[in-house]
Amino acid sequence: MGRGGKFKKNRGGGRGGGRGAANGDRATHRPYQTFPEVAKENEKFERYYNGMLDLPEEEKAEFWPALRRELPNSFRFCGSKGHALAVRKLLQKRYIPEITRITHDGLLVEAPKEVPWYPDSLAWWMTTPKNVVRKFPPFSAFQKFLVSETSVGNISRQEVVSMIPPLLMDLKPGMTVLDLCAAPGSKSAQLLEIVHRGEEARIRQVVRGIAADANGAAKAEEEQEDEAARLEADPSDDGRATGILIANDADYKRSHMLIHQLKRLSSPNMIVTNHDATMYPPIRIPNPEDPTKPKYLKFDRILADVPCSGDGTLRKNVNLWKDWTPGNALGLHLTQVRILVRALQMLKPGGRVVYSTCSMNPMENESVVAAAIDRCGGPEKIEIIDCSGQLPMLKRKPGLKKWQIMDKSGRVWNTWQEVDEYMKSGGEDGGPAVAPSRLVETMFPIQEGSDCYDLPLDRCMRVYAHQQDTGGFFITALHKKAEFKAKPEDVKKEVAKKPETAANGAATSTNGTPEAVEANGAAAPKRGLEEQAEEPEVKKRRVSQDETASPTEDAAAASEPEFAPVPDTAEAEAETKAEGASVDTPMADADAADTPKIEAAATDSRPNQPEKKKKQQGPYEEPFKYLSPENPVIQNVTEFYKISDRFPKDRYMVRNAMGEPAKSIYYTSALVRDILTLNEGRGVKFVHGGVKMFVKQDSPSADVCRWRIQSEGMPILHGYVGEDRVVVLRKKETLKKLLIEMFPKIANGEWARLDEIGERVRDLGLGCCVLRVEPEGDDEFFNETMALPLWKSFHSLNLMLPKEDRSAMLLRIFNDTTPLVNMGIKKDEKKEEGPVAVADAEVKAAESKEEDTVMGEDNAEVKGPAPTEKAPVEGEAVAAETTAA
Ligand SMILES: C[S@@+](CC[C@H](N)C(=O)[O-])C[C@H]1O[C@@H](n2cnc3c(N)ncnc32)[C@H](O)[C@@H]1O
Repeated sequence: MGRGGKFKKNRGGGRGGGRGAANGDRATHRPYQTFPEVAKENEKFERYYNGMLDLPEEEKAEFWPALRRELPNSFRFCGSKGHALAVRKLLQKRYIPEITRITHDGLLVEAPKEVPWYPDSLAWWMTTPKNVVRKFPPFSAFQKFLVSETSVGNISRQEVVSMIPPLLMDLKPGMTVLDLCAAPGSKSAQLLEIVHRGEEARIRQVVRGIAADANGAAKAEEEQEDEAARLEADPSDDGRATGILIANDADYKRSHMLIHQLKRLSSPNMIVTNHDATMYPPIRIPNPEDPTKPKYLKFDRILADVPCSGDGTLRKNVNLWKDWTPGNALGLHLTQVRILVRALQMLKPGGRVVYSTCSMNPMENESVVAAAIDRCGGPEKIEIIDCSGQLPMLKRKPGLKKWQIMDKSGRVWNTWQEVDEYMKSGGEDGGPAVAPSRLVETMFPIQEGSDCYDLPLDRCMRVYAHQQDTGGFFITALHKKAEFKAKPEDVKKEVAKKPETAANGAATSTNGTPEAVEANGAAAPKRGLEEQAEEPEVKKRRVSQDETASPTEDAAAASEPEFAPVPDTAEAEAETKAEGASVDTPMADADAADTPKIEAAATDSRPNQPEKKKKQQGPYEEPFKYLSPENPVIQNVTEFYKISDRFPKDRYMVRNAMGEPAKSIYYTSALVRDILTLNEGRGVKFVHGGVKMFVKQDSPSADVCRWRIQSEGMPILHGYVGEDRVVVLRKKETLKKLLIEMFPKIANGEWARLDEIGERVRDLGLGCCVLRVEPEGDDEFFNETMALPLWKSFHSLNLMLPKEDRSAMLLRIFNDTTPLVNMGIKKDEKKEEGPVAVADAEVKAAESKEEDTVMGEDNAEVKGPAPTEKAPVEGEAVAAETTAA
């Protein structure tokens, strides 16, 4: 997209859907418009959609200009609701008043607005283009805020339509949820937030109860409006969330993007896997009724946000104007059906699958839904949910009940019979007909006579660009009424051919259209439709990029090669051999529906499947080994931090084959533990699980616990830590000092500089403790309680936070960009360390988080002391974490 058009005047089109006028915008606002280098036209695309989308003429006149306009900037406040609301308040109170004063060429800039249908006003958008916000100096404070909060995971730059699917899942705390095609992870993040909804309040209630029991005081109940915040919403684990999210992606590299995005939410209830969703393996879980019989996880909710041609993202990916061909979607249909069928198989009866794409093409949307329902037993078993009552403010269109299919050559077909007859009748010049490449029957509307003929496909949701100035999107929610046995895939639709056509390869190759030659290879004999349908369904597949990716992710995704996962039959076979089919086949009644091994044979009709086990994609993953509560390290941390008995001791885990704590100790929920343990060696590719809770470092004396609490584990653990290891901070200025100063001195009376916490710190034993921030007063930007790890050495103190967190907190609470200062080095060496340039040990620790998962984290060397607090100066060891590299 061109930068040159920074502030050029809008040349027509207006803002689609009348959003501006409806919201009472001032007429003085300039609708920004940048000017593309790519011509925003494509004959086939325009012909196909003009002919098919059921839009009245006046809407068509809005639809096309909207697709050619630049997309508004949008973002979502994320994390726990309380925290997200606190960060939102900053936007409203600090930045919007500034933005509304910005003018350019005498015109006022349009301030961000809330997305009307997003709950709790946590999603926002603005029409000012990203490059203007980035470059125009009056936006610089707002831009810093966006960058800083995005870097610490409080803001997700997500396209608004991409926020819809998780909101239609009706997900509740305690549920099991699977996101089958999850990278880069913005929808998974939304799901994970719901898995944890209300948890903070529930735990607070339980922890207060524990304290009240200890003091003999009365238990105070918090009033809770949000049902999820009441203990009854998820009571079985003392208020801790018991639900689980499994986020999966078939692409190894992208599964690591996913980890990066989701790790920021510090959830012990999440696992990341790396599988082809069409063959997602059954996940074993405990079977309390009969522990000798295997039991497999069925999900309450599944999101299938499948790979698609992505033509709804034209406004962002302008190259699609030149790259769009009907072939983009043709190659995806079968994979999309397979993913949706697999999702429905793994769902509990009564559960819900949400299927979504950022494509407008019915062959990726309604036809996929209909084909999957047909394969899964029809409307008796699967119902399309009427979501018209949900998100009432969201403008949408009903799903199509009739559509056409455009083949690679641009020819449009109404029914499968038309294709069939064409093949029977021969080519237009009287010669043999050339089969339209890759067309399969399930792409077309289901014909009369089938149970699925009259499915209420109008219950599917289509969102178009002009309706509320967004990208295009398709969403459908499906309800599983009962178990079913899926029909095998039937892609071998025989098309009657003239005998000479089928046999006479040489003749057809000379008579083929250019498109047919391209499809089949110039020298190769032409093949019938049957064979073409059987060829690997997508050799080259566009992975639709999610509009939510961060700039780096955008870049990575944009440069990525086309992606074509191969159903991993061999893997399933290997697993069968390893475990014995009889053992591993889920419950008798769950039959083929639950077993990708069987399913693989049924669906994968492609020739030349490799016999040998496919080489595992991606590097070796370290195993997940749980520690016994009797492990001396677990006993040591429990004793040192006086961790309450109410905090479970049987969920600590390390990532090395020895199963011994070497560098880091992770914590997971009970269900995550059971899954990681029971599925070890079964070929399930787990690539991430657990929150880093303790990190080993050198300690100043033998009495001091060498395991400090890691910042991401702090929110989970702090409520259970004994008061001996807690320092309470109430004053804003004290926190500011601790954020700006790294390693402030406390020896020789210097503790007194630390104001209200000085004496407490002086008397505190060495090692790690919890800094509990309980703001006093009514400062609107300093009112959130938090818990941060603090390390006390002989001579100094240090907040153990990554640099981004320190800087983001300084900006958020104090609107301050003061560079950090390292107080731990000699006076004449002391220098200011810009918030972005600090290379201290805890920063490295934070950065090493990424490498840990990839490298096998416990193999990393542990060295001390940390490079920044120079040992000769301080004579004490601190923050000894080194990078895993
Ligand atoms: C539309 S993107 C998903 C966006 C994601 N849900 C989000 O909100 O951030 C589709 C994803 O599916 C993945 N994918 C493609 N084929 C797949 C398959 N057969 N199984 C699982 N994932 C697949 C791609 O790697 C890509 O990350």
